[in-house]
Amino acid sequence: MSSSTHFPDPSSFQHQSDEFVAWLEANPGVKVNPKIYLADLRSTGAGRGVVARTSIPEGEELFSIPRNLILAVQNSELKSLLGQEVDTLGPWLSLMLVMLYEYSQGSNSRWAPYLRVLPTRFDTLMFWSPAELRELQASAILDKIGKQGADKSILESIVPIVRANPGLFPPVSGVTSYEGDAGAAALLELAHIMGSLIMAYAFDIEKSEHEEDDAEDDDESYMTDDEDEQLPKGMVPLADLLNADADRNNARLFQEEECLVMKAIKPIHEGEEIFNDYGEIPRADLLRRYGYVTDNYAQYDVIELPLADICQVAGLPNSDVGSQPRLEFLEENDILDDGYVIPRPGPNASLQDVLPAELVVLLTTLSLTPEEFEQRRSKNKPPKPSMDSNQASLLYKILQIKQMQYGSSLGEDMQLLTHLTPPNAPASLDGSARRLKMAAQVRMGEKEVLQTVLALLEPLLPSASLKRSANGDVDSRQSKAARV
Ligand SMILES: C[S@@+](CC[C@H](N)C(=O)[O-])C[C@H]1O[C@@H](n2cnc3c(N)ncnc32)[C@H](O)[C@@H]1O
Repeated sequence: MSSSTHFPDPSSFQHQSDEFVAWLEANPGVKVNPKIYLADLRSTGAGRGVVARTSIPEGEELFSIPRNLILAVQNSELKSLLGQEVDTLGPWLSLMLVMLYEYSQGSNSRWAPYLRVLPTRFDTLMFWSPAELRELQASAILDKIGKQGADKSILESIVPIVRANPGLFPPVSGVTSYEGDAGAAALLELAHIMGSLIMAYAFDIEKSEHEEDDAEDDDESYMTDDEDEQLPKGMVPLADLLNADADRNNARLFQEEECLVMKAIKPIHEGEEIFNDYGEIPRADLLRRYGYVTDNYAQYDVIELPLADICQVAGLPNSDVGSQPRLEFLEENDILDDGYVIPRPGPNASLQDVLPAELVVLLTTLSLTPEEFEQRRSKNKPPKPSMDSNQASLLYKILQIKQMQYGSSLGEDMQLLTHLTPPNAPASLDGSARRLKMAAQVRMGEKEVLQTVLALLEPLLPSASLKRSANGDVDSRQSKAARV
């Protein structure tokens, strides 16, 4: 969420918005529907956002931005000034370098009024202190922040280029030069601001048809299987000032030949905010990438079980594929993963709906007796993904251990949330309280998933079956396996 503290010079917030819109509309080819306006949503913790002035029918164009106005490698003069290929840095680092260049030009940048409305402080996990990160407890998101990797890439790829071209990158962060440790630290901080903007604001820019035609002549060896990774990234003014909402998403960006066009995908009522969509992402990822959480992404919360944790509970000495025949067997059959994601079960969901088939096969393989395993291996026949009491017991134990790794109970988290947001608290919390609250929301979501999956497993446990039989209640689940 974005409040005043995230923006440079918050006292000029409205003035900067007005200047940005005036600049935008003065650019040839830009069209902005008079039915929308750029709103100040800081009181709800959402920074700027786009709101409908009057009702808008489905399919109507909200705005259109020409491709040459996108802040991207191909549109910045840096490409010709630098004397070396910027694109070879890859989509992330090349845009980071271009943004560093444009930001360093101050008012001389073509995108100056746009850069002035972008935040310079973030609540994304990259910026959390170790104590704040500990509030996420056992969340697997902690392994995905990638701060060290990002630091390394910036220091190895960006810093040398900036230092070699001081005329193109005049220092702007209160230092007189980017040389030495202090200079490197200032540049690293600035580069992380640009990286965070790219993460939360940039779009993957699809090629226009004539660019596609040119690309066909390229050497195929540069192409990779993962096309998305190869798409250049770009900052699309105005399109990236839309907030996002999982349930109220009512607009989408269409990448056309000459322009990128935002259109209403639903009828929008007067006064309604216009929302983009970030896709079905769990709140842990929402926090990591966008620095905010809202409850309507709770439906996408997940828990993640690393292979190593599963192996440990199953009694394997380690999870090294080369030294563990059961893992090797699954690997050879292409059904072994590094970790397994279990989504939040919906109201009527069954285990079959939520457990990945690969996880069930792993649990089954780990539960086989040595003879059963040898038999399967000799026939090269991995087990079918069906759950019986053995696998259920193993998974139950794995989930209970995971549950214990979180340092607090759901009840304690609930109390903390109530304490952080008493009835009259402002809708937007600032600073550390905001981060504490978001961490509590994320870990609570994961604990709820754990609790629900544990409850779904209970009827399959041997003790539950025995108890039912003793009560005279014939339980067919004891003999029947649940096919996943
Ligand atoms: C693409 S920008 C949207 C414009 C942004 N609000 C601003 O003022 O610059 C994405 C950022 O907006 C904020 N955001 C997006 N959707 C939000 C929402 N539904 N509620 C609160 N903040 C939101 C988050 O800080 C996110 O990183």
